[in-house]
Amino acid sequence: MGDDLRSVLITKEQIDARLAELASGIDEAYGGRELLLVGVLKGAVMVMADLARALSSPVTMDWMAVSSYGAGTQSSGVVRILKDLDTDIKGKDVLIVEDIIDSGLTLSWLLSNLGSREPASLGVCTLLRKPDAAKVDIDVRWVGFDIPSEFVVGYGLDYAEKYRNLPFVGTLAPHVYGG
Ligand SMILES: O=P(O)(O)OC[C@H]1O[C@H](OP(=O)(O)OP(=O)(O)O)[C@H](O)[C@@H]1O
Ligand SMILES: Nc1nc2[nH]cnc2c(=O)[nH]1
Repeated sequence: MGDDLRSVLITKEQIDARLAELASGIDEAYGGRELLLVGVLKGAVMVMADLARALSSPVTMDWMAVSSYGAGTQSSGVVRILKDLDTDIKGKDVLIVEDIIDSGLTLSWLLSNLGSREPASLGVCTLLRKPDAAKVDIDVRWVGFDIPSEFVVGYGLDYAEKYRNLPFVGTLAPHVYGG
């Protein structure tokens, strides 16, 4: 596992199985309508790739890049758009695909920003959520796993841009971030 990781929280097999469940729920909910998946870079790259391939619904994909974390482990609360969508989402069924909802500040900002563009519907699918860390109350229909309020890495999630390529979600050893 390497010295920087403390433990594996969610295995690749657990992620695969849960994404398959979420995908079949999403397919059923949208009843074969076309879905625009909006992936939130960079963390959601792995979820987006695996969820999109598990879905039977016809999908298109677009990407937004926002950042509120920088190189640290605490949300700054200030969301910046680094890359906007290429697509006009007006009248489309849009599903935001996220790797993690922590404080909820990023998602809350995204919902209001994308909601103002008049999509036909706006849903959210996230692999991970930290219920105890929520600073805003957001009703999210598709959640992979609720996890404790610990900083996690892997499966798209980074610490200072590292560990995104781990196939599982793990916790970081405190010495890595000065704990
Ligand atoms: O609920 P919040 O406290 O707002 O945190 C969630 C956000 O934090 C992460 O992005 P980050 O800003 O780390 O960018 P990255 O995906 O490029 O690593 C993650 O991908 C979410 O978008
Ligand atoms: N890597 C990583 N990014 C995050 N962004 C918000 N919460 C987290 C977390 O626990 N880990």
